[in-house]
Amino acid sequence: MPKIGVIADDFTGATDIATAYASRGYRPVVLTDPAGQAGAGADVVVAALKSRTAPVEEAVAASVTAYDRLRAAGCERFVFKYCSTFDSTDRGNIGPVLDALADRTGARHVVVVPAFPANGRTVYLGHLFVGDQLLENSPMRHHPLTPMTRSRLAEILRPQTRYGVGEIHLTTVHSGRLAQAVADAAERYLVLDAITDDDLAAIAAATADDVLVSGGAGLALGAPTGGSDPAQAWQARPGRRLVVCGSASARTREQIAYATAHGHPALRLDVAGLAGRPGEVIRSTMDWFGEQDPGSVPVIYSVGDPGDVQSGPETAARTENALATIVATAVERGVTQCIVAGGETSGAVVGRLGVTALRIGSPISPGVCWAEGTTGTGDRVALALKSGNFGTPEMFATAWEALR
Ligand SMILES: Nc1ncnc2c1ncn2[C@@H]1O[C@H](COP(=O)(O)OP(=O)(O)O)[C@@H](O)[C@H]1O
Ligand SMILES: O=C(O)[C@@H](O)C(=O)COP(=O)(O)O
Repeated sequence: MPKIGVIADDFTGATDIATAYASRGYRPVVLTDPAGQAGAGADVVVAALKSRTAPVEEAVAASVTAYDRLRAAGCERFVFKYCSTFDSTDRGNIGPVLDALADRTGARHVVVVPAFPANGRTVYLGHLFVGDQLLENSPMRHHPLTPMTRSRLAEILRPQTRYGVGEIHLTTVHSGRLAQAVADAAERYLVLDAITDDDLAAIAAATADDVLVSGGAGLALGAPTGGSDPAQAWQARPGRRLVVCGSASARTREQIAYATAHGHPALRLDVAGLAGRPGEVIRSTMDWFGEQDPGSVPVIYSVGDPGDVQSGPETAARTENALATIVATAVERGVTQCIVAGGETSGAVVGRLGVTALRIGSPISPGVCWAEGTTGTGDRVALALKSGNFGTPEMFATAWEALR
């Protein structure tokens, strides 16, 4: 089977698609250092980028560099992994990165498949649904960086790309002649309907020879089985546990509320205070952490309810930086197992820890798994990088069981 290279536009997305490949019997590795070398022994190499909300030129350059490295490492088929809720703005970055990768690979057609039915993301008649809501009516409407106010994927993608965008609807996906429909299409990008895992399998079969496909982790869930043992190959180091949330999503807020109601010590980061006195805010947060029972699972979060989201161009970056510093300091003080909620937040945390590669471990829930990395100072740490929208409400209390 040809080695697969995945270019993931954020870190939670990288572990999301890696755990999907692992569940299908592949041996994935996630590379988190853009300058690092591709992992030996893996049949799926996932390059985790922090390009989803980066300036367009930076996102394109990082994606093309990642593609070139994956190719040099022997990858022959490529997946551009973006969010199952198509997180982007009119400028990008999905369209510009797709354009660059499609040009680089020479792909005549590239399918666009964000559907992930196990997490409620389905595409019907070209419209993306989140559960029973159109994307534009879902909580993604209020995302701090990529508010999604439309639902028809072709309409969202068109302003972002130089190429044509068409749709292939469910009747054709079910018809047994999907590959032909893709080959015959006039447009370069084709939004495909998919509402079940069987639809994803039909799409995977029809695109098996395509050099480039794009979408969410559902692309991997439909892949033919790989034949490797999915058992976790590493043991988590004992030590303190911590949950850090930089996500403002409805699901993360539900998880924080559940943890708080069930006796977890919880602290809301003073996001406003980070503007003028970041050192003081971080110090007092770490003092609070130090006061907690070492056997407890403290939760540090930046948004408890939607009103906590602060405007201002630097706020998001400042919050990511502060949470990254908090995790790095906590690891120095004995934390060995940590859940991080939020894709951008996860990118900042992993970067600050100096972790360059992640080994995939036990699954926690659809799209979320444990992964192990080694920090810049040589400490092994177990991380669950959780998409803001994923995981069960009780996950901050129960995810640790999957580590045993
Ligand atoms: N209180 C806040 N005000 C403004 N921005 C915030 C606040 N808390 C977190 N953020 C920022 O919002 C963004 C959330 O994105 P991300 O971490 O990717 O979460 P998600 O997975 O839900 O998209 C991050 O850049 C984070 O720093
Ligand atoms: O496809 C998905 O929904 C996730 O893998 C994803 O991309 C996560 O993004 P965040 O919600 O920003 O963490």
